[in-house]
Amino acid sequence: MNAPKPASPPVLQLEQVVRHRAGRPAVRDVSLSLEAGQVLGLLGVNGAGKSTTLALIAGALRPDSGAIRLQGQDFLEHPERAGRAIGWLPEGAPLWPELTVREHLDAHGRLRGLNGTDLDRARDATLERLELKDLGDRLAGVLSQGQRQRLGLACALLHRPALLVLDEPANALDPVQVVALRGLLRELAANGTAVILSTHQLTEVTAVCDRVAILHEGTLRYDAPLRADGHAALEKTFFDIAMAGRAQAA
Ligand SMILES: Nc1ncnc2c1ncn2[C@@H]1O[C@H](COP(=O)(O)OP(=O)(O)OP(=O)(O)O)[C@@H](O)[C@H]1O
Repeated sequence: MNAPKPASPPVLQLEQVVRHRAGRPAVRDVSLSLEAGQVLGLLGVNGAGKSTTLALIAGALRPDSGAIRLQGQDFLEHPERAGRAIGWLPEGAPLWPELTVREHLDAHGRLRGLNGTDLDRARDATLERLELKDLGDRLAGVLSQGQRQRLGLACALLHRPALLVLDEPANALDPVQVVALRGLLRELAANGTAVILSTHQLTEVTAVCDRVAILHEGTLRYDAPLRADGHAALEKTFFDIAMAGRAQAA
């Protein structure tokens, strides 16, 4: 008789994560977990702690307390593994203006352990998938905002990470590219990639996410599957949380 296979750990687990910024709590006691193939939309008003949470997950900031596990391992102790398993698109898609599009992908690939024909294949497939092939030799410094955003996305997903961490991925994209991005995220999720995306666009969440988390004043106020009644229900939940905070402050 075959022994039952041990269940794999979640792709991402946050346990009671706390992080202060400028002496104030930006993220307080946040716990959540994400399985392979799930797409989680992270919502919250300005300053709620979304970007800080994503930077903690991506390993760019260290938590003051609590644990962050990637595929079951605390990645503070495994920074090289975290880099290979995570793709991160930070807010505003920071790029090197003096490098071309192709050079960006090569640099990101090498930093994540790709080289030789593996890197060539990954780079060419990503240029094609993100419709950047014709821009391969162009300097990042002269790209349009939407092209910059697409290059940032390409750098994040080039090495096929298990977890994709995206801060406002649809920023500056035209409506055609927004639809293409939705298709890309659904395709990645269907192939087992876990995705966490922060956005102010509730329509993006209802279009691509299967779960929603809402942060408010650094705490996680809501974490649930997207309901069948979609947009209207999400809008009500979001405003209830945002306005309750304002009523208390008034
Ligand atoms: N570099 C920083 N130094 C000091 N405080 C910061 C820094 N970045 C963010 N904060 C503070 O941390 C808190 C959370 O900010 P964060 O950027 O994570 O929120 P957010 O939900 O991403 O906001 P937005 O929707 O406006 O991008 C805010 O109070 C913010 O002022």
